[in-house]
Amino acid sequence: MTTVTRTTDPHRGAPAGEPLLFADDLTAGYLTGVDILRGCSLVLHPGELVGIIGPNGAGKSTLLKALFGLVSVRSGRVTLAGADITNARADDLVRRGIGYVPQTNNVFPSLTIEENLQMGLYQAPARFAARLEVVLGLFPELGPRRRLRAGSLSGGERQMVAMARALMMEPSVILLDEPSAGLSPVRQDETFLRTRRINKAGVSVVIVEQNARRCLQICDRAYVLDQGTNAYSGPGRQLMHDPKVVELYLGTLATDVERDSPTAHDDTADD
Ligand SMILES: Nc1ncnc2c1ncn2[C@@H]1O[C@H](COP(=O)(O)OP(=O)(O)OP(=O)(O)O)[C@@H](O)[C@H]1O
Repeated sequence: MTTVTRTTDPHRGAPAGEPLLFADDLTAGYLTGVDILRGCSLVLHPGELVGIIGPNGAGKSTLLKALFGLVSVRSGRVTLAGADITNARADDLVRRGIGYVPQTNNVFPSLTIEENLQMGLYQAPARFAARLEVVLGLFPELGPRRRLRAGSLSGGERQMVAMARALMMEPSVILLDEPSAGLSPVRQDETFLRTRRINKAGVSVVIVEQNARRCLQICDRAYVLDQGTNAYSGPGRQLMHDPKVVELYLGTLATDVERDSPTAHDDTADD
């Protein structure tokens, strides 16, 4: 078994060079005097798929919101390609190339799929036709259904629309908050495969997941958060087999992966 040393070094196992996105030692929270993130760091390099896992309440979604300016960063810094974007407004971040897909309420239910996708490109409507073609290439299931109202779709389909909308602006980075939440196992698998497909299309991805097992299978590297701080980090498959990580955060899941999943060691299993 590979042993992963407990570390707070966010660069551990990361490629060389300047990160695309860098969250450096963030403190952040919702209520005055209550810090949810307590010195939390993350790096995302171009082309990477990076996962964030950890127990309930660890601050995973809060970290994503801090990256997207939705929760106020009290100390520390977020940079995108070296430029400081700490506490920048969401519309500015979208313009700079960051897409964010919240866990819930992530579509306009009264609008059609196509109108939802238009909303994703409201800052650059002239590019709609070209981007629609690209995005429907990634989500071919949506094409024939584009005139349906998003509110009439299943949870998995709505998740697809939410991802597609975030991709309309051609982001370099997409932040996904628990995209598999509430979906059946089959739909969850589809969501993970779709995430890989988006990443392979050239979009760098940060994904927060409750389904730690599947997340570690698909990501290049992952961060285990605990109580608002970095507990472990490293390549996904190393973390999956680290005895400490298994004991503290994955329970018996790592052995379940070995037993249950024929794709556990197949990097190309999604396409
Ligand atoms: N809008 C909010 N206002 C105040 N506290 C919040 C808010 N959202 C989250 N919290 C608190 O922040 C802490 C971390 O929540 P967060 O959702 O980031 O955790 P998580 O790791 O994503 O957990 P889960 O996997 O259960 O979603 C929790 O104690 C939660 O109660």
